[in-house]
Amino acid sequence: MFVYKINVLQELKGNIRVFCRVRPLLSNESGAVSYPNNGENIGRGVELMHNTQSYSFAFDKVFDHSASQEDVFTEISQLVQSALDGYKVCIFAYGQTGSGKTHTMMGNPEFNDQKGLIPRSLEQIFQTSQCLMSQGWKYKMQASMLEIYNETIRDLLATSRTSIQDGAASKYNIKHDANGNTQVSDLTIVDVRSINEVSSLLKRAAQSRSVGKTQMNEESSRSHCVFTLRIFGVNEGTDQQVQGVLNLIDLAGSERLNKSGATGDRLKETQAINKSLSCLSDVIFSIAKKEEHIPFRNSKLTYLLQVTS
Ligand SMILES: Nc1ncnc2c1ncn2[C@@H]1O[C@H](COP(=O)(O)OP(=O)(O)OP(=O)(O)O)[C@@H](O)[C@H]1O
Repeated sequence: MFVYKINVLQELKGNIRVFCRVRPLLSNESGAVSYPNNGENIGRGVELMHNTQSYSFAFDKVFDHSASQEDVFTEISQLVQSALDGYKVCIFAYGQTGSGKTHTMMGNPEFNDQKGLIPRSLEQIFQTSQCLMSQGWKYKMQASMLEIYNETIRDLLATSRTSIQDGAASKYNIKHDANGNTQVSDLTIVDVRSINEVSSLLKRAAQSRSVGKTQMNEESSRSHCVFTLRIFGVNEGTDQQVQGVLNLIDLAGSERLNKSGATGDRLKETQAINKSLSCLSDVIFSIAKKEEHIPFRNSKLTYLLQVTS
């Protein structure tokens, strides 16, 4: 999982952070994972055994297989708060198909302990914005949700089936306006005023995702799914204004081409995924190295997430 954000306080910890979540083994899997219990990598290291060889990795934090959805959310909840304070926050789930990206990002919103980062983040945003009303703050929230499949955008909140089908070629152009806001032409933007409205929105998106899957003979793991919440805040007492963005992204599975053995359409899909994931890594490295030119334009995903202000 990558976390990218801009915030003075958080800059002390680093603008980009990488966490690793290890999911429990499924019944048909075997493997040996251990965690260092001494030295500097306690809480941030993971060791894998493969063919009698041991491989060590270190991250900003490691969540072991027993970590709950709440444990993971607790770690990122400050970042969610930053979006309410007017910052642009991006959280990505990255990993192979079946590694637990959708479980971590969405989970099962119907059950309290299984809710993922998206429903938990929204709950926190609504609760905190209610509390801030007593200090004169009024917020307007707008949500959108889209999929990027083979470099083509699909609107997951479109209400009619036709618009989902038609969503391929000419629609959904990405533009950045002079104020640094990103717009996607024809994309459904929904004003959300309560957590109940958000819940039905998430259900609608899940349904569109599965309709799209059947129509295009595609699995969810072959597309990037981007949930965006734009937050506009005004303080009537002090005239302060904030505009924050929270992007929560479930990336396409990161299988290697030679491992997946793909041919035909699957090969094309895998190549598109690999290209866009490598464009994303180029952007993240350029930002980390504070380079002057950040290659946002090289893929739909990075262009969509471009920070222009
Ligand atoms: N931390 C976890 N605890 C328990 N079960 C988990 C955990 N993470 C994932 N799983 C289970 O593992 C399976 C695969 O997870 P998931 O669908 O989230 O993977 P994914 O990376 O999103 O895959 P895809 O790329 O195909 O979308 C699911 O059955 C999910 O419920």
